[in-house]
Amino acid sequence: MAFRSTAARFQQVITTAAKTPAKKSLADAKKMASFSKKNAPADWVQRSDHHLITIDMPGLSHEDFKITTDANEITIKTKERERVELEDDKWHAKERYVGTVVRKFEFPDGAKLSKEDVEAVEVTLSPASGSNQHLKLGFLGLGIMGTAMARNLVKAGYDVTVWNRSASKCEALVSEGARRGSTPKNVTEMCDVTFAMLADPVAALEVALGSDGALGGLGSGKGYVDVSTVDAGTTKTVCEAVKSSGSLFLEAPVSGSKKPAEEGKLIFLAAGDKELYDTVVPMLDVMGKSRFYLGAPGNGAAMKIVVNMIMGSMMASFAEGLILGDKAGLDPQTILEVLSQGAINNPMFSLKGPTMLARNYAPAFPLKHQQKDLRLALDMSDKLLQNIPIAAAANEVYKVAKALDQRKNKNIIIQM
Ligand SMILES: NC(=O)C1=CN([C@@H]2O[C@H](COP(=O)(O)OP(=O)(O)OC[C@H]3O[C@@H](n4cnc5c(N)ncnc54)[C@H](OP(=O)(O)O)[C@@H]3O)[C@@H](O)[C@H]2O)C=CC1
Ligand SMILES: O=CC(=O)O
Repeated sequence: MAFRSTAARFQQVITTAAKTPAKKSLADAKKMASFSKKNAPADWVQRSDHHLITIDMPGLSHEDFKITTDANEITIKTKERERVELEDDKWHAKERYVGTVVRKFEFPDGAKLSKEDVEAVEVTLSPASGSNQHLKLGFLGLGIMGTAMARNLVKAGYDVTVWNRSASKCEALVSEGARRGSTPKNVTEMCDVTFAMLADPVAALEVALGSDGALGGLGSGKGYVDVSTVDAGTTKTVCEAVKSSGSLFLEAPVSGSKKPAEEGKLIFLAAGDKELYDTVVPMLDVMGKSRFYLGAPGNGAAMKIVVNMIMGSMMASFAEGLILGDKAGLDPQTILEVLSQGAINNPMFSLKGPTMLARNYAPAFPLKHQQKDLRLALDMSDKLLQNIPIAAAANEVYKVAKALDQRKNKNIIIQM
């Protein structure tokens, strides 16, 4: 643990080497070092239980970096970028750097790192240009999803202020570097862009428009991004109010559950102000693996509801099949195996199947939210005069399961 105890005294020694871009050879090691330093500036801070190194590298993701540590130093090396050059191409500019960048940081005073220290070193990449790292971010709603998403923003080096109705849920994030806001209004007052990840339409409306709500702190030059799963009507109501304050509005519900949220692999279904979408793309990319811009407000909600309607029906059918198979004396494990090899194999069955068989009901996607999404789908289908009989039947199953859950009856086969 010698390294931890020398926190205040450590000196950063940078020795760098950069492979030159085609046809532009850098003369000597000094120039190479300054190239790497200039193009991949880094901050390194030692916190109570981990080291955080934040590096600016435009256009690169974690997969583009190789990070190695030994007892004395950490080395961060990029892969070469690829420039595709076809035979008939006529090039007018070749400014992008395509070689590798290497940054080495020597640990202080020759301190030896223990295995735990090495594992605690964390490297965050923050593309310098276009990361909008200067923006102060707010995050309202620290449930299963919000906590994981806000954490990824903090880890990526953003200045994040969090708020949650049950204040105790802020503590972990505050200890990891987030600021705490006292009310949604207080958060939007302090922040340039505020994200909201709330349970349902009632919560989304209350937090945005209620007393001490987000609206009170919004104004020209700010943005409000609602990533909760709500109906198009709720989105449009929040959108109108936000825009009347002079702020920009984006809805961006997500597909993907607790694990994708933790791993920064969500899928964003965004719609609303394109300017705000462009501003928050780097943050969406920190929290997600892909994103869709769907145009007018309401389209994100509609897309999310369609996706979750299908998911709800699939899960109900999956559970029904397992119960029927069990009654018929089939081995449930074998049912999962047969499913996994056929045309209806999918990540959700593979992930949920084993936990269902183990009667492990710890929620990643709470049942009440899946039922809410089916309810929203039925409401949408009413408005559009479209029959959705399968989803309607599935909704009845979830209603029963939800009632059982509320009575603390754990014998519920449907769980997400
Ligand atoms: N979990 C999942 O797999 C996914 C969920 N979603 C959607 O994301 C949203 C959040 O989901 P998740 O994080 O799982 O849900 P949780 O139930 O874990 O969290 C809900 C959040 O909403 C807050 N909240 C609820 N009611 C109110 C209210 N009236 N006023 C203020 N805050 C309120 C809760 O605060 P408090 O802590 O005080 O209760 C909590 O922060 C939902 O719309 C859900 O459908 C989307 C994709 C995946
Ligand atoms: O909304 C839930 C999900 O898994 O996506």
